[in-house]
Amino acid sequence: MAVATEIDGVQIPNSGKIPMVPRLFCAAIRSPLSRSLPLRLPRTTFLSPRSQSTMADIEAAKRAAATTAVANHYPKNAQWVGIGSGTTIVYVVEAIKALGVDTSATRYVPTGYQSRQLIVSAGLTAVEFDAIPKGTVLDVAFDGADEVDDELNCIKGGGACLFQEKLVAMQAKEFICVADSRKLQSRLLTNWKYIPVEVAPIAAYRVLNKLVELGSINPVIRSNANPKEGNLKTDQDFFIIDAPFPPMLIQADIAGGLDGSGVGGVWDVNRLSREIKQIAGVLEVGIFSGLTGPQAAAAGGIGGQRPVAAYFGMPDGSVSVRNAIQ
Ligand SMILES: O=C[C@H](O)[C@H](O)[C@H](O)COP(=O)(O)O
Repeated sequence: MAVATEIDGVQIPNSGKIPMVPRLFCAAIRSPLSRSLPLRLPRTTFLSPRSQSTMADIEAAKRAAATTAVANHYPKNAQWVGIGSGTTIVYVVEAIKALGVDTSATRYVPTGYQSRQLIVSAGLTAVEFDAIPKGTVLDVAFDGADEVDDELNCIKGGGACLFQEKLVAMQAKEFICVADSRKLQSRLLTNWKYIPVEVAPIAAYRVLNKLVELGSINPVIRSNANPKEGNLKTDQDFFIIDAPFPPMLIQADIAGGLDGSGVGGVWDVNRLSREIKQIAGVLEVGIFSGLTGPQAAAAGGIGGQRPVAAYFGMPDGSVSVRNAIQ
């Protein structure tokens, strides 16, 4: 599972200009109180003139990454395309439209409420995951991420979408990740501090206890921005638990002799993902790791949850790419 890092600027982590704040979530825009608000900006956010220009830089970086990713991976005569959730995916849809290709025969598979709205408002045809014909394999799935490591493992779910995102990624020939430079790290949980875990509400406290047993430091059930609205609910009407852990190890660390068995809460990415997933009450974990789509196909299956490529818009306007070795 080695990965070639094709980064021109290598390691340009969080520029320090803007903090990585815990976000709200895709489905929050359904709340009547949230409807008049800008998509996924916490209501209390105050933007100084300086931070406004920084926000503009970040949006430009997302757009640049999306444009390049779509140019390189949007298939000719695309039949089925997965569309993820979040703020960066908006630029992927914009880039698909800008290609000027005939999209009338293409079906776009959303990963939640926000994603479906995005597809429909762009004039594209949305087909829900449970309505795609049996045996259909998506040509490609595009999505954002909260953090991406050297081996292209990702953390997702910062906007409370992860379950449908994983289904869609795993139904695609290849998953392409699009992000800005803040997400580019060598290990997960470096700048982004917690793993989102989607849980059945009835099991939430049990899962919290189990996560502490695994070494999570003060996991919490995510609330809506307005505490009066209670716990945030996902598109599945489940809760999200945000579980902080120390930075996670990659395969190269394990091959180099480091211990990823959970001592002191230090885990190898794949192992922690499996441990969390098997807790009763967990629907899905926001770690995307393991096989890529082509690796899964070579093994006789469909879909992998790890991207084959990740595109990062950099502060200097360039786009850096990490490709997984197949
Ligand atoms: O829960 C949301 C999804 O996993 C997003 O893809 C992820 O949070 C990245 O979102 P954004 O593009 O807004 O940074």
